[in-house]
Formats: sequence, structure tokens, C-alpha cells
Amino acid sequence: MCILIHSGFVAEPKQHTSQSDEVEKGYVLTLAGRLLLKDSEMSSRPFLLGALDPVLMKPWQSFGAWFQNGDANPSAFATSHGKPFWDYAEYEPRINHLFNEAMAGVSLLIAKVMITKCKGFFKGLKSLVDVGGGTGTITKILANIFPEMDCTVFDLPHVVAGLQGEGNLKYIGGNMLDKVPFGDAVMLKVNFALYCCCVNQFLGI
Ligand SMILES: C[S@@+](CC[C@H](N)C(=O)[O-])C[C@H]1O[C@@H](n2cnc3c(N)ncnc32)[C@H](O)[C@@H]1O
Repeated sequence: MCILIHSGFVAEPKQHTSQSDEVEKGYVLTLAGRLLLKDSEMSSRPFLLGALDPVLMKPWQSFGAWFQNGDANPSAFATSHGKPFWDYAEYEPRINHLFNEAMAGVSLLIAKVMITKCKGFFKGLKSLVDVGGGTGTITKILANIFPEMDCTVFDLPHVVAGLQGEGNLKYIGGNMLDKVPFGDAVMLKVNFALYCCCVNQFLGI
């Protein structure tokens, strides 16, 4: 509880009992703490479950080997698992699903901040391509708000497999290293950094 209080997920308000001056101990969730609840509107739970999965934890133990010994792998993940993350996720449906859910969870918070703070940016655009757009959480919201804008979610084929676009939203599977279909605007987001900025904007932490 001390660690959770120190990191701002739980608070310990001072409560006085009515009869005496005795102080009762109690804990409440802070706004940040509520993001960890399963049923919270913008739950970060899938993101944490993803980050703490053994497959994604293992690379941290390979950092030493990756930095030293002239390791030519592109990442510590490849050192641990023999291939880069995206190639691994292509053949491991559990990891593909876990990762996509994690991204979709944090994307709701990102979308909320984008439409409250940056809505003006999208006004008047005829088309938009969300490169590396995952399962399209953010783009679906934008497509709804701007029905006149043609929206495309572009991601790896195994990520968008089986997803059906509707109205002004479509999905394209492909590798951005080969070909990116450019629109008026291209969104290319690094979720974690964006997420931290949004938490800061939204919750002030
Ligand atoms: C950090 S996630 C972003 C998720 C997404 N922005 C969202 O809101 O859910 C990065 C995304 O880039 C995709 N990606 C990685 N390499 C790619 C490539 N070469 N071509 C297309 N997409 C790629 C991944 O599949 C993943 O969905």
C-alpha cells in the first residue's frame, strides 16, 4: 500500500470517527487508480496485463546480452525470442490479441484527449490514414465525428484480419515498410509516449 500511495494510485484520507478523536485508517482509489479497474471506461488493465506478460517481460532479462557481446539483433525482444516482436505476434495469436487489446485500451484515453484538445486539427480534412492504427479504436471515433472524412486504418495483415470497415472507415492490411497509402493527413503514433501525455493532460499526473 505504501508503494501504491507513493505512486499516486491510492490515497489514504484521514478519517475521524464521530465518537472520539481516533483516526481510522482507510484507503481510496485516486483517478489514476481507477484506470486500473476492469470496468473503468478507459481501463489501462489490458495494457498492464500485456506489459507484464512473461513473453514481454523476458526481453528485460536479455538487455545485458543485447547491449554487450556484439549482439546484432534489432531489439532485446529478438535476442530473447529469436525474432522481432511483430514477426512473433504474427504466429502467436495469444500475443497478437493481448497486444491489440492493450493498444485499444489506452487508445480510448488518447482519443478522448485528441477530440477535446485537438479537434480543430481534423476539421476540413478529406482523408486520413492511421498508419499502425491497430484495430482502429482511435480512427473509429474520428470517423464518427467527421463523417465527411475518408478514414483508413493501415496495419499489419494479421492485426486487421477479419475487421470490417463501415461507412467512411476502411481497413487495409500491409507492411508500412513496403507501401503506405497517404491521405491528406497521416497519423503515426507511438502509443506509450502519447498515452503518458494524455494521462498528464487528462488527470494532471
Ligand atoms: C504502438 S502500436 C499502435 C496501435 C494503434 N495506434 C492503436 O491506437 O491501437 C504500433 C502498431 O504498428 C503496427 N506495425 C508495426 N510494424 C508495422 C509495419 N511494418 N507495417 C504496418 N504496421 C506496423 C503494429 O501492428 C501496431 O498495431
